[in-house]
Amino acid sequence: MNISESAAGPAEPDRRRPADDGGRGSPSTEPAIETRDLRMRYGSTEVLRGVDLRVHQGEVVALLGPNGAGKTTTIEILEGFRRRSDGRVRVLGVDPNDGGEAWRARLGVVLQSWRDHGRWRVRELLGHLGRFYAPYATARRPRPYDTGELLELVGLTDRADAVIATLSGGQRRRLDVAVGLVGRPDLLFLDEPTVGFDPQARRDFHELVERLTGLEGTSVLLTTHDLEEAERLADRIVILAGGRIVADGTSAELARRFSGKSEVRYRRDGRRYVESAVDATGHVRGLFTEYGEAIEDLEVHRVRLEDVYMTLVHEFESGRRTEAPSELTEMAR
Ligand SMILES: Nc1ncnc2c1ncn2[C@@H]1O[C@H](COP(=O)(O)OP(=O)(O)OP(=O)(O)O)[C@@H](O)[C@H]1O
Repeated sequence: MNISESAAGPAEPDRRRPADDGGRGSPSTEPAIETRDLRMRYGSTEVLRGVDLRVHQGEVVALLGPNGAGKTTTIEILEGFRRRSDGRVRVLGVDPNDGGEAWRARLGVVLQSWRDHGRWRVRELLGHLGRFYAPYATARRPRPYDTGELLELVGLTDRADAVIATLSGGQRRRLDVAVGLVGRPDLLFLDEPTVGFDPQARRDFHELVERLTGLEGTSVLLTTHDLEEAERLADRIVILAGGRIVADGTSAELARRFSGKSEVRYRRDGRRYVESAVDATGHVRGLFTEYGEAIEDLEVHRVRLEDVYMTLVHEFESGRRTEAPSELTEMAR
């Protein structure tokens, strides 16, 4: 079946949601995704070298990493599209190698590109794909989504009767997202969901993801190269490099754990100063105590996710680092 499906979720720091089903059923502590020592070899090349990943129910996790790090491979293994070489994997409580239709019906997938069914009309395609999910409806999760509601949700109501081949790139991507959502998934995989979106479409998509996770309690694993998107959408960020997870936490946690320092810039007596400080507030207080009004143009910069990411990835790619810094890999529990 060539279905692409999607969704996503909110993003404030440290907002680890309780392990429940979004308040519409019996609470459960089972993670949506759990891997232990996941390994994948293509021939003699080991792409994944012991990945331990956990995604809680209702959580949005962004999987970051340089090109070729194994993000798509990981997602394909979790979706059951690819068999792993080794390790333990549970997705919605099931080993993806054994997942049947009922299990698959609970997953939504939005792939990187999806170009089939060009002659179909938008509404027709969603209605057609939705029928697959009907037998798997529950009281808590009516399946499939009502087509009109879904079109509204992704902003395609105006194009409902358009032939798919005539959609713009951004509209096409919205359709990808709708296809990913049509079965009202418990768990949504989004592989670079906003590539090709203009800024408005990107903002709409982020709001959609936040609504979905807020209203439906959908768990989301997304890959992206857009660090701002990861910060905006994800409860937690996981960085894959060198075949392992090298960092795991909220963007604020990663920045704090990685560096723990802020940069304090100011001007005094016509000269510019740049100083780094663990306790930026105390440092600034000290400056004012000592120099008072002579301090001008004061700026405090915290280390950003981008700084952590670029430094880590560069270290792995240049071979200067082969092991993850332990302070960045505490798994969120
Ligand atoms: N079917 C395959 N056979 C052999 N090697 C493969 C296969 N699929 C992927 N690879 C290799 O495995 C590595 C990881 O690829 P993967 O697509 O999972 O990375 P990625 O992190 O998703 O990259 P990108 O950010 O570019 O999408 C790459 O070196 C890739 O060339």
